[in-house]
Amino acid sequence: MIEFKDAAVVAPDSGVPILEPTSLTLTERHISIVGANGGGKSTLVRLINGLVLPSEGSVEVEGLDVAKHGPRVRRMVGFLFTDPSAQLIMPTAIEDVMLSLRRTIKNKHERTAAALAALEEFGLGDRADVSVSALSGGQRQLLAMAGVLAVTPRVLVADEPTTLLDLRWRAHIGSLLRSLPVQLIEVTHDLDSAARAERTLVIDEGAVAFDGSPVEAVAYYRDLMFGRVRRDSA
Ligand SMILES: Nc1ncnc2c1ncn2[C@@H]1O[C@H](COP(=O)(O)OP(=O)(O)OP(=O)(O)O)[C@@H](O)[C@H]1O
Repeated sequence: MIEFKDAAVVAPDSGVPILEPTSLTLTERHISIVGANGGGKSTLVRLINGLVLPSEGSVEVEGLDVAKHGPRVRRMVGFLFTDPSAQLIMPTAIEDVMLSLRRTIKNKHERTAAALAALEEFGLGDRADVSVSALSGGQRQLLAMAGVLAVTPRVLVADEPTTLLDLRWRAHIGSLLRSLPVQLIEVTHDLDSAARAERTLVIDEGAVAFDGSPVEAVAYYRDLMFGRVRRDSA
């Protein structure tokens, strides 16, 4: 369970509010988050693993305050960035997955075998020894997923995880993410994907503007966006 208790964020330099005080209890297995660019979606999900800390209030994962127990929370919460380059740090694909597995599999042969299996699952079996910088954008996104999922997190926060993927991999990864035994919190601009969740949050201007069923949330979001376009062009 993830709990936001009046969690607010202000910009560190200017003090400008980025996220209004927000209280949420997130228990559903798949929650999608949609909203306009710059609305505060990434800020909200980054609070879940302490990449951003609340300026006020708190966020708890399984009863642990993220601000006080960052490393323990991060072992439970996998995070997928929109830009996979932000999380790929080793020279080759297999080394990157092996780095993820360093705590869970101590034996090097077993770790290598597990890393190769993870790469195979994401279609990268023949890219194991290729330099990460030589992979395509989509391959890098798949590699980041292989690394994060290899350690079987309890919660997976995915910030636009399929943006760089082609149609085939987008469908495959979408259904894979939904089938995993993890709580999935997915930020997405793909409204079909958003609609497959159990619950959807619409984030707008630094606040939760709608929280409810995906069908109603997507309809609310469309109205919000098209109403705004009409207002802006009037
Ligand atoms: N560290 C920071 N300092 C100042 N402003 C920030 C900081 N982090 C985020 N912001 C601002 O807060 C707002 C919300 O950003 P955020 O990345 O959370 O939005 P988003 O909904 O994820 O957007 P997008 O859909 O474009 O990725 C933006 O206007 C952004 O510029």
